[in-house]
Amino acid sequence: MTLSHLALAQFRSWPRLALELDARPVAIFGPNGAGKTNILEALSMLSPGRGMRSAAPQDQARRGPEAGWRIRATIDDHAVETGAGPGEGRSVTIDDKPAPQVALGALLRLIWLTPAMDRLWTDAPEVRRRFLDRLTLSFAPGHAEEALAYEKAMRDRNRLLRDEMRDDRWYRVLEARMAEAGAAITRNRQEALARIMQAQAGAETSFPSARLVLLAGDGEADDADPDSIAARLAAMRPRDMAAGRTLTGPHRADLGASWGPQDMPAALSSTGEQKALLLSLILANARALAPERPVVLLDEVAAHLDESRRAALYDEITALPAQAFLTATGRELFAALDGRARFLHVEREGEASALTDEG
Ligand SMILES: Nc1ncnc2c1ncn2[C@@H]1O[C@H](COP(=O)(O)OP(=O)(O)OP(=O)(O)O)[C@@H](O)[C@H]1O
Repeated sequence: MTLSHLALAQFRSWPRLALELDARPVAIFGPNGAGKTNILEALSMLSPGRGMRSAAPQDQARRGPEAGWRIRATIDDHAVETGAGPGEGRSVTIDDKPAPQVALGALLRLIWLTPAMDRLWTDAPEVRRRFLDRLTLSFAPGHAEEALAYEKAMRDRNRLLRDEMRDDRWYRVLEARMAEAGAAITRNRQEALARIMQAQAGAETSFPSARLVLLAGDGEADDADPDSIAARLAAMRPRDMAAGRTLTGPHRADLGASWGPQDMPAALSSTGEQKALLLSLILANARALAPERPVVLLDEVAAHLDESRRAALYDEITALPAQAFLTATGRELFAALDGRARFLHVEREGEASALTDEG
């Protein structure tokens, strides 16, 4: 998969931007608020969902009289377009035909690391679950569809629970749907974690390797067998009815990580170690996806690393069969990438971002 062209119109601080891309890492630098992260966010919209800022489409439109935004990209020989008009949800076209958002997952494998993820290991399980599903989606583009199917069946079952319905048939239909989608979700997640750990083990890297585990979040073993999931859901009906919602299942799962000879839990590690661990996962994810040439977005990663770690990161980035985009406030943070990357200088001109391509 190759992303060869990116164009933005009225996206956040960018009235317009057009970039022809090649295989080199892209190093984007400029002062705070210049619009660097907005470029990465635009790239993240080339995948299903709300992108790396989890933003509502209306907030992504450039403030001003023209309220709609648009992103165009060429991925291999496909023309991809996505955007939202005023008051509208996001739409996607692929080769000028309307397409569901989930179709983007199969066209381009995207992974990202943002400063908001610095607290990932100490944040709520929900935040880690979203991260886990992002990783999983990069390996299994169908994961988004399974998640939607699961959520829909669960919403319907929750309605039955709240209405205190005792009609067995409806429960059985919905629980069978949840069990099937839920088993697929768990399998996809387990496989993604296994592939990432495998990629960590096989690599020469200066970043720590993490032991990753999928946790059920409710003390129960994580289950990938539809029959036993359906049986558990049936047995849980009285408890779920009292709570008014489904209490167990993959929608409550969590991601555990530990590392080093003492098997140190990520949440107990230092800030720098937590960042290095995350970076290690993202790099392993990218290596595991090598045949697909993923796009890797690293927002403000350089600033948090000491010089030797930064040099190691750049060596790994340039060796990856991936298209990488990095941001930093100063060009000096990219000094070790001289001659190995393309440099884009972003500045603010009044209310709009502007770019100088330094080659
Ligand atoms: N919808 C919008 N319309 C216009 N401008 C916007 C919109 N949303 C955000 N911005 C502006 O974009 C700027 C932030 O851009 P971005 O996050 O890309 O900055 P950055 O260069 O990454 O900065 P930093 O180094 O501080 O992270 C802010 O000035 C913000 O006001």
